Amino acid sequence: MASVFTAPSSAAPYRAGWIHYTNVAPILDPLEVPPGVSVVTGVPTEMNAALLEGRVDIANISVAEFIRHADRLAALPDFSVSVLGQVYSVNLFHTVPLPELRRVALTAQSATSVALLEVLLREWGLSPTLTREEGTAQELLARGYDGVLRIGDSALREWYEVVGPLAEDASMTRLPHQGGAVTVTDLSQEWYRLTGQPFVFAVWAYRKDAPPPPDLLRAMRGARRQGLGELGAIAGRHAQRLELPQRVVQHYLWNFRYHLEEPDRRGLHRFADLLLPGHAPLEWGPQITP
Ligand SMILES: C=C(O[C@@H]1C=C(C(=O)O)C=C[C@H]1O)C(=O)O
Repeated sequence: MASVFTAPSSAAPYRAGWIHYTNVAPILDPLEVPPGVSVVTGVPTEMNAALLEGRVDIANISVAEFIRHADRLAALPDFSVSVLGQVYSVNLFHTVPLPELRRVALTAQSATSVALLEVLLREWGLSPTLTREEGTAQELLARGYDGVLRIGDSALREWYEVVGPLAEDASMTRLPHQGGAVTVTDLSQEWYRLTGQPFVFAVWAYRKDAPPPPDLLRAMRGARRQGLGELGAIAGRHAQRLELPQRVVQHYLWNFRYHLEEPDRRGLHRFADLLLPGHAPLEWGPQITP
């Protein structure tokens, strides 16, 4: 992809791109965007392209694109969308055992999860055909695919359609991943089983020549503090919109790691080395004290 970076002029707003999945609600819902910052929202592949083509200056992009363009991008040192173990929203829905996969449909919204699936398939010694095609897991399985990769809010809802409804007292740490003829393989859990490490799906990346203003960082850090303090209320609002039980969405959000701590960075570097051996050094922006 040809990528032309245009540094913002001093008069122009600093442009932020937000992937508007529920998994970033604890950061973005409470965020009061500071003056001089504009915001657009979209799915990962749209925000990845917007940053790489210079249409936004910072975005929570797919970590796979951050790795591929580490020569021109840096990332905030303390923000991530990471998980240790199950994530519930990066799912391979399949009707045959994994070794019998032949045709897999891939959502067009993803970059990192597709790359993670490719790494896992290589580690498992499997090589099904991978085809980008949009549609729900049920629709695409009915169209003859034996595996479907779905991410984000759609994947969470479709996982619950397969395994739900869950009893009120269902343990949130041993949620099912099977329903009828469909098995849901959680790619973050498979990464953990392979490496014992967290998986970083997204980082907040920006062009090295256009770092974010300190006000935006301070606002983001404050919003995350507030959002993590009111996870139940945030989960309740999004549960209504997603038509899922509040306790399921609350567990889903509680399960994320948003601070890019050392375990997350180790997992990220492990993935980068598997995805793109010899990649440019990954660069983290300045610690801006709030
Ligand atoms: C955890 C998730 O990870 C997302 C997956 C992405 C990708 O596959 O490119 C990008 C942003 C992440 O928020 C999710 O989709 O639910």
